[in-house]
Parts: sequence; structure tokens; C-alpha cells
Amino acid sequence: MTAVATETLIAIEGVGKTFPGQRALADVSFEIERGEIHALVGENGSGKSTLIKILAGFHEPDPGSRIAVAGEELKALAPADVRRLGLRFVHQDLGLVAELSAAENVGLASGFAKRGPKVDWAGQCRRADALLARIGVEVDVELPVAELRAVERSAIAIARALDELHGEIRLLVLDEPTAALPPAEVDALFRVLREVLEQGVSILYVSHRLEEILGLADRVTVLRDGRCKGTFPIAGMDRARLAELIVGEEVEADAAQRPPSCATEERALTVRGMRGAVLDGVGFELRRGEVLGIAGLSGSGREELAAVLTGAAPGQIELVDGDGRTWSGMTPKRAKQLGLALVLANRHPDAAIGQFSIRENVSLAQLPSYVRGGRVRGAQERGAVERWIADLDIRPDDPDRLYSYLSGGNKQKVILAKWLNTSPRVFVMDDPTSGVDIGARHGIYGLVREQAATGAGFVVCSSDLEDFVGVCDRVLALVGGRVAAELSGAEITENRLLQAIVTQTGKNA
Ligand SMILES: Nc1ncnc2c1ncn2[C@@H]1O[C@H](COP(=O)(O)OP(=O)(O)OP(=O)(O)O)[C@@H](O)[C@H]1O
Repeated sequence: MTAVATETLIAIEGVGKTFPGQRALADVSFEIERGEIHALVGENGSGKSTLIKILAGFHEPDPGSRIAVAGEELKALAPADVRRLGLRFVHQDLGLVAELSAAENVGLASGFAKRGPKVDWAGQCRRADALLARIGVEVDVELPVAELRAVERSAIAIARALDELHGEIRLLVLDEPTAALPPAEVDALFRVLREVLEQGVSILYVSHRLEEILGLADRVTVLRDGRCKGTFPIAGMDRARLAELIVGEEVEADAAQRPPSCATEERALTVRGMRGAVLDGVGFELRRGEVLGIAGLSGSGREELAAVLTGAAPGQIELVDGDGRTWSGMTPKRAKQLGLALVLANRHPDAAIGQFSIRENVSLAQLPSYVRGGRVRGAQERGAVERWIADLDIRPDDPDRLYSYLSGGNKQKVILAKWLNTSPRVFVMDDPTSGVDIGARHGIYGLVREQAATGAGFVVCSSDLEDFVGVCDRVLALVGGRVAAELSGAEITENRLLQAIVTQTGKNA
């Protein structure tokens, strides 16, 4: 944690934002000090991204809102003001072009080093190297960023944001920077952020991961239903108190409450010899009613397992289904015949259709069952969707709300509802709680358990260790594309998992 800061960098006063039919922010006031890490927290849909988009000049706030940056009063921030005043943003998707190198990505944002009319590649690489060195990171700046570790990509996005070519940088805003980072890489990111702070840049940090906020921030501002519930020092704050401030009521501790396994003796699936870009012969048996976790750092094969298992990514696999039939190779069509549903994280472009409503997205995978005699049975469809909206606490609770207007966490809940609604034999989940708030997370674990009790099998691939502790019966830890360790029942703790995915390789990510 840093020294107590004293000077106001940004004063936000009475800020509101009303979208057609939706008030996202109302009378929000708080201050960000120079030299502090200021966390911004709140439930899904509480207005965090809207506030950030106002600071980024993307949304204009309601009349009467006031924002002052370094003493300069503004009613709204235009994108040119944002740049001039030194506010920089790193969003969850990082905005990097995966096929290009770090040197090229830096050049795309702030121009390329030139020698005469030509690009000076050596000079451009030196510039990217220097930007990364300032935050204590060393990577090969000529490699395509797709080939780097997730935390290295985050570091490049941060280094690029802090390029002072166009003036002093005062505030770095990070929107859920760790949503897809495994824990060992989170520590590496924190080291980078401390370096950023050393440069005199303040940080506004948005996250649903409470441990991170407690370990990193100086102060925290809590939003609830678009209103500011206050700004609190982190010193003296604990997880339970912070969770209560966010949700507005006491939140139960989850780890101790994991219900007993519903795994039966019956096979849901046997997988053998799974190979892909990284996967190197992974196999496992999944029983009906069992919730199996797949843990691993980025580059361990965890990120591709769900897609290879369901035929969404190329790879080799041999599979024995619940009826004892053997299958070689997998395609999305075959996965469907076998009753495997791939539940993608909301950041994935194929996860849902932005221009469809909540109702249309939830019903999409189940549409044939609502059609009788060439007509959609609207009442039945609507009833099912309304039940999912209530069960997952999707906000706003309007089935006709366009998916693209939903907050990140609510998008994730719609994707889950879409697949829970289809009752497959096996759910293959990729980061199912990405961007989901602490209250909704418990709800999701409850629904997974409910479905497991009916005999569905689950393969839960996640970068978030809480998912394994909260809901899994057994966890496979992947290292270098292979199963390096297996934990089950009470053995599944965050510490043991961390050891399994990091120390097995002696890797210090
Ligand atoms: N462009 C838009 N049009 C209409 N409503 C919107 C728009 N953008 C956001 N909203 C609504 O404003 C509210 C606040 O959303 P916002 O994305 O700011 O929440 P959030 O706190 O960032 O949530 P999450 O943690 O899920 O990312 C939500 O009800 C959302 O549906």
C-alpha cells in the first residue's frame, strides 16, 4: 500500500447519467487523490463502466454534473480534453492487435519512430522496450502479442497507455484488468501497478475481486444502483465489510458452505488424448452429477480445453459418451448430438448476439422447443426467460432489453441462462463468473449445483480460483498442456491450487 495522499487530482461532483429508459448514475460525488490507487466497486449494473466512460469522454453526463481534473472545471470531458489532461484507460479487452508485436501495437497508438519517410524499426523496438522497462517489464517486443503470456499483454497495454509522447500522464484507469488472469499472474500485474504509481500516476481500479482491492488499493468508492454509497479507506477494512457495503446486506462466506458432491457412479464422458496448440495428451473421466474444474496459468492449455472438447477449436480427442459409444474427433455438430454445451465467457465474440434482446438470446439455443405448427409459443418462451431473469437476478429485469446495453456481469448471466435453459448432458464452461459480482457469483454456484443434482456433468475451466473452491468436486491442474495434479473435496483450497498450477513447474509467473 502507498503513503496517504493529500492532493485532489479529480473531483467528481453530482454526476448523473440517464440512458433512454434507464438511469445509470445519480448524483455521484467522490474525489481521486494524487498518488493513490482508488478502487471503484459495485454490483453488476451499478454504474462503474458508465462512470469510466464519462471520464473517457465517451458518454456525456447529465446536465448539472461537474468534473474537475487538476483544478480545471469541466461539465463534460471531450476526448481531446481526456488526452490533454493525461487520463488514460486500459479496458478489459486491452485493445491490442493479437497478430502484431508489442513494438507495432505501441506504434499504432502513438505513431511509429521514423527515419526520413520510413519507419525506423530498430528505433520503434527501442521505444517499446523503454516503455516496458519503465514499469519493470521485459518482453520480446518483436513477437506477436498473441504468443505472450496474458500478464505480458496487460503490461504492454499499460506501458502503451503511459506513453508520454503527448504529454504528462496523471491517471490510469483499469477496468477489471485481472478478469482473465490466473492468480500468479495477478501478482505480476500488481508489481507493474506499483511501478506505475512510482511514476507519480494515480490509478482508478475497477474489480469484482475483493481480495485484490484489499491488497492493493488505498481507498475504495462503492456504487450501488447508480448512487455513491461513500468512499472508505482500505486500512481497517475486511472482506466481509466490503462485501456488505457492495451488496447492501451481509454476504455469507462461501468456501465453508460448499454442498456435498452430487457425483454419481455413472459415466457422463471419458476423454482421452486431447491435443491442441498446447494440450498434450489430456484425459479425464467425468461422472454424471460431477463438477470438474480445470485450473492452470495462461499457456497451460486451460484456455483451449473447453473449445477443443466441444469442437470449437482444432485439436485431437477421443471420447466415450455416457452410452459407451466411442468418438474420434469433435465438431460443434457432434458436440450438440452428444449433449455438450459450450458456455463461453462474455468477452468472447461468439458468446451472444448484441443486437438481440435478453429474451432472444436466452431462447436462441432452445428455439425449436418453443415452435409448434410453425409458430413460436410466445407465452411459454417468455415464462422460461422470466424465470431465468429472476433466478440469476439479471438487471434490468426486462426481457426485451437489448443485450448490448447490458453491463458486463449481466451479459455473463444471460449467457449462462441461455445454456442452463437447454438442459444439456454436460456443460463445458469457460470462465463462467468473469466480471460477475459477489452476490451473483453465489447464485451461479447454486444453479450449477442444482443442475448437477439432476445428473448434468460440468467441466469448469476458470482463471478464478474461487470458482474451484466454491463449486467444484474435483480439479485438474494443467501445466504445459498436461495434467500435473488432481485435487478433490476438501483438498481444494486456493493455496493448494496455486501450488499445483505454479510450483509444479517451478515457474514464478
Ligand atoms: N448504452 C446504454 N444504453 C442503455 N443502458 C445502458 C447503456 N450502457 C449501460 N446501460 C445501463 O446502465 C446501467 C449501468 O451499467 P454499467 O455498465 O455502468 O454497470 P457496471 O457497474 O459497469 O456493471 P458490471 O459490473 O456488470 O460491468 C445498467 O443498467 C446498464 O444496463
